[in-house]
Amino acid sequence: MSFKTIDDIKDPAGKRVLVRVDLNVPMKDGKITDDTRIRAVAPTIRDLSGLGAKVILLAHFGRPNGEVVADMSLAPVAPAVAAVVGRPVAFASDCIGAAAADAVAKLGNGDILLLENTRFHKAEEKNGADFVKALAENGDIYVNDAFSAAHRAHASTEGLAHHLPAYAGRSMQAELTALGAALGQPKRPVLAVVGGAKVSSKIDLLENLVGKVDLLVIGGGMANTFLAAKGVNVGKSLCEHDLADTARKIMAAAEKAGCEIVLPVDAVVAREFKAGAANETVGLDAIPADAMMLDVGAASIETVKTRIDGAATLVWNGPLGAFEIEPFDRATVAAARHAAARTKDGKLLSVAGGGDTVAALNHAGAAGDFSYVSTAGGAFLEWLEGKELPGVKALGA
Ligand SMILES: Nc1ncnc2c1ncn2[C@@H]1O[C@H](COP(=O)(O)OP(=O)(O)O)[C@@H](O)[C@H]1O
Ligand SMILES: O=C(OP(=O)(O)O)[C@H](O)COP(=O)(O)O
Repeated sequence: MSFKTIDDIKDPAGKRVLVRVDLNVPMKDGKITDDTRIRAVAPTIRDLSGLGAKVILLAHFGRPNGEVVADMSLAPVAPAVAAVVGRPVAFASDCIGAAAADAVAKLGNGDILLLENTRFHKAEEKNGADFVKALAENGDIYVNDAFSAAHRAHASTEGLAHHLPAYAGRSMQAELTALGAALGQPKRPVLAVVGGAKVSSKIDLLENLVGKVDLLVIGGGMANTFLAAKGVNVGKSLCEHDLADTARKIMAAAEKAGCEIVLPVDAVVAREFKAGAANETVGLDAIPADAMMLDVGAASIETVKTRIDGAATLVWNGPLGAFEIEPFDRATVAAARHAAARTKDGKLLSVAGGGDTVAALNHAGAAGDFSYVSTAGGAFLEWLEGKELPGVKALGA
């Protein structure tokens, strides 16, 4: 796929450039805990600002479902972007309408403005034509630098590309090039590790993924849905019981494709979701009805390590447990360090991605030793499946 990049923009000085970035960063108590995604888009912001463009950032945060949700405001993210970029970043309380137009009108050449969460409007996820037009009113040019949101055909990730001259940002370009280089022709066996919490939005893509990889290790919240589908009593664990049929369909597809699915054999359970909560490791037949599985257990960790030892290529999205809260970070940290060590020894090509997965690798001190770390989780997995990502396709020249 060929597309124009920001080097192709003619006379950018003074132009209003709407830049779609992914600022969906991990946050705790209003503080950003991992700024990888901000650092990833900084080159695009700096370059456009340096060329004298008026840089207007569009982004989503969380899943507010079209409502204005105070703790999903991007307001606290503006100073974090300013700190990384090294230039002031103004903020507007809406991404369309008077608030946005007034803030855009105040911009001088090279200035940077962040608009409020696009998902505060229902029409963003519906890619509504009127909403796309309302966004486009504030721009002369559109740049998409959000590879990690490119699997969404939303107004700010896809629709705008059809209304304004569209270009790929530096991070979008770099991600596609790096993933192609690392995984274009992966050395087998290929091991995929999938965990995390976004079960309903990621489970469907596992059906195709099992046709592409040799082995699929499932952990984290994702594993609970599979275990429940196999009849395990998962207590109060994060689990989408209504996706049991989907899980069974994926297990059948994997068997047909010759892809082995490896599920946890034990779990660390607790009754509270907080640091230092009383916890114990139990077998799958002993999960208390009032407890949650918050990490995979010691025996499962050993299995994951052994599977990593047997792989030539590792692709990983989604932590194996609730790694933000100790001690439920053990499996994720152990697997990350093990994969990093194998990579350092030249025995493994390792690619990991996802907002929280990157934060987990940083927490484990392992990110630097992975072959490649992508900002993208779901988008990376869809790219791996061979799917055309709507946000990338719309940039096609
Ligand atoms: N067993 C579990 N129970 C509850 N939450 C979990 C569990 N395992 C992982 N998680 C949560 O999954 C989240 C990350 O999932 P996800 O958003 O899918 O990953 P990514 O952002 O890397 O794509 C983390 O916040 C982590 O706490
Ligand atoms: O965090 C993101 O994806 P990820 O959890 O797959 O890494 C992106 O910002 C997309 O968010 P979404 O899955 O709510 O569309």
